[in-house]
Amino acid sequence: MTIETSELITDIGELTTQADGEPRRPDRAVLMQGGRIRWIGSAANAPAADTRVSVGGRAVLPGWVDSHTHLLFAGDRSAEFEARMQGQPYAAGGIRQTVEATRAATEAELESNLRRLGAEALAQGTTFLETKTGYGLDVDSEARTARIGARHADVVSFLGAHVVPDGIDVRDYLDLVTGPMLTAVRPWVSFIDVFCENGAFDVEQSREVLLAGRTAGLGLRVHGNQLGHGGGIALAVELGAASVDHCNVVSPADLAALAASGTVATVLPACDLSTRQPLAPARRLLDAGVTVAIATNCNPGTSYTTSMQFCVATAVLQMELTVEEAVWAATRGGAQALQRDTGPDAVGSLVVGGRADLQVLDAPSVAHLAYRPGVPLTIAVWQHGQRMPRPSGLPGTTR
Ligand SMILES: N=CN[C@@H](CCC(=O)O)C(=O)O
Ligand SMILES: [Zn+2]
Repeated sequence: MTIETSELITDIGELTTQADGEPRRPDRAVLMQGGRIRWIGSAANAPAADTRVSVGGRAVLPGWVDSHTHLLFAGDRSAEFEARMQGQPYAAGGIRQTVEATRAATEAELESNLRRLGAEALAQGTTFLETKTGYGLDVDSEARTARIGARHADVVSFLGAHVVPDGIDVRDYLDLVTGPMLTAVRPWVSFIDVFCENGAFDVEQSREVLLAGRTAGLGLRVHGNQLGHGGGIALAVELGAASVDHCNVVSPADLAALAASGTVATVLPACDLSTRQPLAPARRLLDAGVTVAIATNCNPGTSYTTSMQFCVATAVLQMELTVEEAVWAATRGGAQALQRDTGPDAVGSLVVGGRADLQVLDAPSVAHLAYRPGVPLTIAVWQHGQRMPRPSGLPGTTR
């Protein structure tokens, strides 16, 4: 539902628009109507509006664009996490445990989990969300999760090529993914994704999956170079993928190829911490001229967080990004990774005529996102120009 009456957000202490070349500015106001931004300017010159909301000198910025999550799952892998914290390495095999739980779950359970995590993300400022299939891994289960995903996420990616499930040979599984499974999910997905890594799919297998997706009219994304030099970055660049995600292990050749391409490198700081991997070299990527996005990779195995703020803070504190670089990567960078940063439905920036997706921080500046790590700073969110209610709290809580 869009709001037809006009609403002015005023007394903005610091406005980050992410419009090309626009710096953070003090004393701003933003007028919204019909789900879109109608005017941005000095608070002193603000036009009349049906309603006015003073944010009392706080910082306002675009809502986060979380371009990489896996929210279509059931079950819990906290035991695997605890084992990792006792020194066990991460291996792709844990995915099969979630596959078993996801197949056994009802549609209502899967949908309720997705809604719960989506609401958690929204309350923390995420106004645009990608999610993936990849825990069904048979035709009906992948189609079911794709369908549920399309009801609640903004973008759904098909990740049938996550791992080869038990009980099927890899050749037969590839035929399924690139044939009946792709056909079954096609109405609900806009990208195809593949886990190109030792223990998952090699480069040739990944290429076959991506090319089948392209033939079906899907955009391409790749999980690449997370655990080793699996060739995912080179393949993503070769095929003109929208993004290659993880990028922990980056060779000089990968760096040069990425820098010369239009492929976004998406780093996943919470995943790196939760798997005790060396952090992705985001600083090196940026210095080489690569476009970098930041996402949560929220999933039950390697990164069970919906907090983009945590990822931004980690990118600043541990990956050596500046605050502005990290905030850009988590807004416009994410939009670019999803090929949604231009045109009338662009997200990740605040521009006149564009979508009114924004968040207010309980802080005077975006610097506080990293300066106050661990403190949830988002206190209000507008999505499509509509103010989002705060979550109601624990199940059973009444107000
Ligand atoms: N790396 C591949 N897939 C997920 C992990 C999924 C899992 O372990 O359940 C990821 O992006 O980290
Ligand atoms: Zn992932």
